Amino acid sequence: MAEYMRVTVRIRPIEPGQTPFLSFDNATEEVFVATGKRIVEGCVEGYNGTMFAYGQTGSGKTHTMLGAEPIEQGLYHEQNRGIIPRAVQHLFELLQEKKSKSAGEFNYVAHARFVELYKDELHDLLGPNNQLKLRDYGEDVVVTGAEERQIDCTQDALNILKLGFDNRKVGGTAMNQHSSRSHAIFIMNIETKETVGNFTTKRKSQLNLVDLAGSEKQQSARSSGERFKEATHINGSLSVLGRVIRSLAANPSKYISYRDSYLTHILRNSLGGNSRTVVIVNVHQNPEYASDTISSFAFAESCSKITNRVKVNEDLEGDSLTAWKEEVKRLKGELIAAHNNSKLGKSITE
Ligand SMILES: Nc1ncnc2c1ncn2[C@@H]1O[C@H](COP(=O)(O)OP(=O)(O)OP(=O)(O)O)[C@@H](O)[C@H]1O
Repeated sequence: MAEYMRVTVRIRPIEPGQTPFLSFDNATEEVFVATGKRIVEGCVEGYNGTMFAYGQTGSGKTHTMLGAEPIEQGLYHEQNRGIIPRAVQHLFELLQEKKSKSAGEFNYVAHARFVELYKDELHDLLGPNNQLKLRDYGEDVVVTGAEERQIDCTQDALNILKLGFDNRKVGGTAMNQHSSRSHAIFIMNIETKETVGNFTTKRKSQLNLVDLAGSEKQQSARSSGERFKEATHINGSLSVLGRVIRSLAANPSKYISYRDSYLTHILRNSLGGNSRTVVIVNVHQNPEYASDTISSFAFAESCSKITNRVKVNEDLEGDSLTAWKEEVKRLKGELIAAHNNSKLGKSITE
């Protein structure tokens, strides 16, 4: 099924506390309800999902994805939570609800990995390995070498997020005291198994929750030394992302060079592939950054033209396939009988 990538724009107030467009306390909840909820609901039904925040440095990506600072506020205080903690909470609520309402037996297992792309290298945010690799398995791209943790409930996920965000590279620039110096990617793999009578359905999905580092102009961020080197890598990977997005928007059937950066390689399925994807474009309200805002809007426009090829990742186990086939045959029989009895007289072929 072809499905457009969805785009939402969030405007940061000039100074935190000013609320000219929306109540900023409610904005994260509004963004989540408008975009993220559907992605998470899809994951429970076996659809891959991705949410990522894009925008210039200091525009509010981490505020949107993680929540208010400090980390404890953003994760553990419901009102201040960002998209990522809201998504994991909603996910576990849905899984629990499905378990309690299932007409048969419903079980799930979820695992998480949390990695960052720092200066063009993939680092594990949950373990010591700084030499992670990407492997292609068909259309899926898997990060190998990263610690994988089982998560049983929202609290487990929040603790893992806390550990990862504590380990993430952050540094001060003239534009942002706590500027992210890496792209952070929280990856959850969800597997469900439901048995009702003779039918067993297994589903699996991947949920990618991404807080990108922001594009940075040296003259505004006044970065030098290590900060400047980091900014060069950040800008480089974001420019590959922009190129991939523009290519997909212009002509998706042409060869797309995902492998030009780890960032686009790891997100390959999310960009034009088998995933429901939402992009939250953060912009600064300050007129000083008008040219960055215009280029972020151009990025948003290209994203909105991209269609992904979304499909449910489902397996019918053992006898289930035979049982489903018999069920389809029986229903077709009923349909034919119903039509034959109706006055329309239309014929149906098996
Ligand atoms: N919607 C908002 N309401 C109130 N404060 C905000 C909002 N968005 C961002 N801020 C504040 O602005 C500052 C910069 O935000 P944040 O760190 O999220 O930006 P960023 O886009 O992630 O930057 P970078 O790319 O440098 O990491 C933070 O102090 C944050 O708390």
